[in-house]
Amino acid sequence: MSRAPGADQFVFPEGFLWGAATAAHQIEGSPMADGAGPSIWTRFAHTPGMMLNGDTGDVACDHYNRWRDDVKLMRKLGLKAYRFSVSWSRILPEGTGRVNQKGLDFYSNLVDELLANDIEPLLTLFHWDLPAALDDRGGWLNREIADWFAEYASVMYRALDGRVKKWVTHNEPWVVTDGGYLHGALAPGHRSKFEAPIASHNLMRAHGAAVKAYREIGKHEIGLVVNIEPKYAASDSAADQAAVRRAHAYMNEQYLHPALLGHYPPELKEIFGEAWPDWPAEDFELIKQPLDFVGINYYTRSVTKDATSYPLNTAVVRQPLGTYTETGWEVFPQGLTDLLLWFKQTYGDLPVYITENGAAFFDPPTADVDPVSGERRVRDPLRMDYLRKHLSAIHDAIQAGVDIRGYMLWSLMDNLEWSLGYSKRFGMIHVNYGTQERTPKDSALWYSQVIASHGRKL
Ligand SMILES: OC[C@@H]1[C@@H](O)[C@H](O)[C@@H](O)c2nc(CNc3ccccc3)cn21
Repeated sequence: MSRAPGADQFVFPEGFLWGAATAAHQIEGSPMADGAGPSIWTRFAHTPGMMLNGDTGDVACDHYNRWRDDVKLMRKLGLKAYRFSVSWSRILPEGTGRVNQKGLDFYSNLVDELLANDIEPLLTLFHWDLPAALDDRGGWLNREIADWFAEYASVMYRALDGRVKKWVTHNEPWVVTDGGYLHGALAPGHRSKFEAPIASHNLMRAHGAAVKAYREIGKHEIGLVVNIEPKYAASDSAADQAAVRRAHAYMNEQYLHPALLGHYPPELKEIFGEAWPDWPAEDFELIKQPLDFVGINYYTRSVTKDATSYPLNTAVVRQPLGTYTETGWEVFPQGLTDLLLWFKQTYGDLPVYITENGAAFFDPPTADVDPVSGERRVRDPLRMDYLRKHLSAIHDAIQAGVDIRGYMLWSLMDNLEWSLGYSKRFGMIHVNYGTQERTPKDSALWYSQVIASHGRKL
């Protein structure tokens, strides 16, 4: 942390965008309301055994009905931006063709309410909830999905561009592929080393097709959001160094390289072997569309060693003196600075937003009530410490010359943590799932002051 004695601590660049993030399926509820079609997550959640405690997104945070009050809470906290996702199957219930106007109206009204409260919308087109109708047609395994996704994106561009000035194609193609097609822990629950590269590649083709469509329709900015994490060798052995190379290529370069450089890292052929196809050269012309920014989702690092595992032959080494979150992720803020410096060194000065950063620590199911004032309160010192340290790490990267434009805290509110259900709370706003009461946690009140002081009260 570098600052002159007595200088303002952590002064962030003018216009730095302070916000918070959510995703449609994790907060909205009412997945089939007003003519929406099912998504793969609606199906996955209603497939016995797929979700912890049998939790589903049928109600979630009931944001579909409570969105006005939620925007009021964002305003009260002084958020300058809000990153949310659109549920594709609300807009196109069959995934292509017929537009469901009521679905479009929901997001149009949300955007108008955000703008009326001086909150800038950042819209993610795809945050994992693929229309089930498209999964029935092969989903990310069908090369036609590039056209399906561009069609859906174009409907959104025509409806909202101008009110929405920052667009994201995909949230974390790595998780979609690794979770949904390789290991099967996430929807659609496939487990195939042959399908995973195909899904990955079609996700990136679809990304390129949507960006290309934006350049014909839109007038503002569009980018890609990736989850990346620094890989540190568990030892200086050649085997562990090679393991780091594989893990780094598989998570950190697999999507950024084709999107920004027009080719995959060579390690992927080594990792997937017979399961790695020879891709048509023209695919990379489609994928490598110029971007206005990249969103980086950062949570943790991995100390990595050589091991027997598929497909990487690596393992993550738990740090005996480390601090870990409820999701088993090590708290390692320095990794964010290291990662941002790597990004700049590898891909140049493309603007970056931290589009997700946060932590799940234990929070009670109901807020405390002050016996005197009757006010509700949720104390979350561990989360405040996590956030403070990561904002400091971002500031260090900015000081080192990385062009970081904003920070979207994950998450605005407690929500459905995918197949972990409601067991993990990432929100700075507590949600009582029994009553749907929202209570800003101490971290929200602190973040509100950080925003108001432009970082000085970090
Ligand atoms: O797990 C917390 C959030 C999740 O709620 C968001 O929807 C998603 O965008 C998100 N991505 C990560 C990054 N890492 C990750 C690693 C393995 C599995 C899932 C996510 C964390 N998170």
